[in-house]
Amino acid sequence: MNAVVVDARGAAAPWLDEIARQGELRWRVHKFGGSCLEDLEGFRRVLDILQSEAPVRCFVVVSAVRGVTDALLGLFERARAGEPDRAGVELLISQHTALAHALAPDEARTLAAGFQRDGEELAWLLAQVRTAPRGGYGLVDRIAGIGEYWSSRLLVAALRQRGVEAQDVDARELLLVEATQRGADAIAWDESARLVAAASARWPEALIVAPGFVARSRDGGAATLGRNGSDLSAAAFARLLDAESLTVWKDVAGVLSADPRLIRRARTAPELSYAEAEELAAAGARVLHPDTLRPLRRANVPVLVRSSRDARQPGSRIVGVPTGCGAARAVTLEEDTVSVSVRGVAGSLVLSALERAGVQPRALVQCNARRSLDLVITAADRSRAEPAFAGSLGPFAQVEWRAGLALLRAVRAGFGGDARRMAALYTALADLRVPILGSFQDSHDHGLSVLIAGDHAHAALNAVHARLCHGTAKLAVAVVGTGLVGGALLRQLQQHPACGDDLRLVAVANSRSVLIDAEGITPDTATARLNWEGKPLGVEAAVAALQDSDAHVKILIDATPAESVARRHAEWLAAGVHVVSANKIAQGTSLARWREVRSGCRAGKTQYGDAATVGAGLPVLKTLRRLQGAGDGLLALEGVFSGSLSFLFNAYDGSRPFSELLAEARERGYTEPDPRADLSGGDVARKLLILARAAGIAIEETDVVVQGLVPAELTALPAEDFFARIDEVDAQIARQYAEAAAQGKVLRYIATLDRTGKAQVGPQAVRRDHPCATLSGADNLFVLTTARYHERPLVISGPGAGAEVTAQALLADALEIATTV
Ligand SMILES: Nc1ncnc2c1ncn2[C@@H]1O[C@H](COP(=O)(O)OP(=O)(O)O)[C@@H](O)[C@H]1O
Ligand SMILES: N[C@@H](CC(=O)OP(=O)(O)O)C(=O)O
Repeated sequence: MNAVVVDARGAAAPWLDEIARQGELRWRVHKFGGSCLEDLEGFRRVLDILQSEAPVRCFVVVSAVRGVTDALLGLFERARAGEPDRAGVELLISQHTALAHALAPDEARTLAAGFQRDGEELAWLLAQVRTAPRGGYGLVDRIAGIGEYWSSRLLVAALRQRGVEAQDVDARELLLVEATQRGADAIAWDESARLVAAASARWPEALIVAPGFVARSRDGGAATLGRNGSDLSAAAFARLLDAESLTVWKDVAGVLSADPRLIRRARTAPELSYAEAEELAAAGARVLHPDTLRPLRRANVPVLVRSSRDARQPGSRIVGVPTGCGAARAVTLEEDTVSVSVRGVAGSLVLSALERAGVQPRALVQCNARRSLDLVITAADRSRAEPAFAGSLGPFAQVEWRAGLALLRAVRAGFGGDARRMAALYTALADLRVPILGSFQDSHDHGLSVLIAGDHAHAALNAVHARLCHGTAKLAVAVVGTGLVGGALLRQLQQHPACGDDLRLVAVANSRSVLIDAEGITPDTATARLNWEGKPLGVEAAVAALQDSDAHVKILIDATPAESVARRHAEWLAAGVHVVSANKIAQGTSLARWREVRSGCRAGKTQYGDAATVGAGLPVLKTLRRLQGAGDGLLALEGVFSGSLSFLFNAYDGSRPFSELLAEARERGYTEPDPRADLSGGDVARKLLILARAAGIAIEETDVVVQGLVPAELTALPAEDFFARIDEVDAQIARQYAEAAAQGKVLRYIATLDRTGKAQVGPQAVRRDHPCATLSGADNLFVLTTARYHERPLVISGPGAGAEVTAQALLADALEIATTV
């Protein structure tokens, strides 16, 4: 089959036909940079990758071993300064010779002899530097490119050692450049294409290895493609070979959402457009040479950026039109920049002065009508820009400099036209109180830069990255209720390692307002933001935010005691939102409601996390269900199910009024917001109902005999009126306590259930050695007698109240749901 080949520029391209004729298989070009070839292990990883690529037609471009180009340029500089460094040359020779012995013992001697010969030539070249015209600038390319030749020879020998047919080619015989031009514009495409086609035809079966970075200038002299130019070499070869793909192998998992040296949790962008990747490279993200993509873009050669350290990862794919979620692809930071504002002269005058001085603005905004231009340049360029302005702007120009700045850029196509994303960027900075000193949209709208003070730069990058660069979260969470338990939950969420990445808080609500942020709310800031940004939308808005989220699992966490929230649980469950609840109303009131929750779960294929409703997360419900599941039936259940009542009766000895202890229990977060829910026995009754139903004993609310501690005439009073008459409670407890003490007993608030459904809760006088009498603090006790735990019951005991333990039960339930669905 002969492919129809169209030149990227639309013109007839006979050299592409020639390549197509060479067979059906298209070339795959791979580039390994110094970051992959850092040492012996690095070479071995590269060899493994290439071996697994065979038999696909493979053209490999390599850089110098890490640090070698820097070392060569250092030798050049020292030679220019009249300090020849023979030892430096020897060091490079021995470094490469050692690699040759380890990688290709059969060819090591030949390789070593070659390095020695080149080393002599290098020493000779260095000796020419001082006397060469223009300080030896013609020589620098010959010197700087030596590392690439050496690593390509090493790689070919090592491949052959492993039995792979490999052939090195000299890139200076293939890649021609125009000395007057730079980057991709310098490449003489047609001439280079003919040379490449001939070379690839010559070794149809071999894996070809070429040194990157080096080229030949049209006038015959040695040339290089600029620092980190091997990426460009590889792009040029991929274009010239009409390759199927170019894979650029790095020491990172792909194009990351930020420089990993600054953001530890940077994540791989699965897909980017050519333009976005170009914008990133131009903004200083070192991952790709800025000119790499231009030759490939119009030819539509996909570029893969992958890690040689973990070749199982797919890495990043750079294509024409990426798909994927709405996060920004990446954020970059250019530090050590200065801003300059020029007023009163035409912008074109300023820009041509800069061009003459060889200074490229990093960002600019021009207003022709006001004859003003604001731009950002690197601090290093200021020393050239300042005299250039002085010499050419005339007496009316007002030039204002500001130093010590940083340019923070968010990259994504259409960013500047997306108010929601821009607002997210500005809010992240506002939350940190970082003033924005300037804002610059790139002319093709692939990014937005903001200028900030340099000392805020890293914190700002972190915050903006956290807000803008997350992909699809696995788990979206809405927290309803920001009281004691909700507040503790937010703190625990903040500390959880998945927070912000796999776990995203998309809504927070309390009884007054709702805060929604699809990009994710930082839990630390949630309550403050809820207070000043929240809207009185009702809890439905939080559910809608969950439903709108692209997360795989959506969970609403109810940390309220509210009937109005519990009423909706079943409906949300049926609509596909999992519910995790500390709220006992949905399962602990009428049986009909409990059944609705069950059918909601079935209809929506969702789960209901209720560990926090009984024993503040002690593994009681879970144990009951496990026993049930294994065919063990509950015969009887007894215990202290209320943390607050446990605390009150454990502490009460008649010396202090009961109400004083009640105030302390409230302060410790043990009681329900209205303590009558505890004192009335209603809360314990709900727990008993939840437990009974979980054990398959379908009893109604009315089946539980409840004896409360609140005199009947106080139950319906408003809270303040109740507290005003609290001494009536004190008197009643003192009386009951005295009666028990007279029999040598103590008072405890105890719940009991038997298998026939007989259920009661209330104060009981028990002997001092009764298990319920030996509890301390706010501990709960659950004594389960079952068919199999018959002789001796199963006992579960531990703290049964408190915001921290209740919150952790909520979080643990949510995480468990996220891992099981
Ligand atoms: N957004 C980013 N994504 C990935 N890597 C980045 C990014 N920004 C900076 N880098 C840095 O770029 C390095 C890879 O580039 P470089 O060392 O020049 O590779 P090579 O030598 O293979 O050409 C990574 O180690 C990483 O530290
Ligand atoms: N070795 C050259 C060319 C290059 O591209 O290297 P790397 O692929 O390691 O960035 C340099 O250091 O500039």
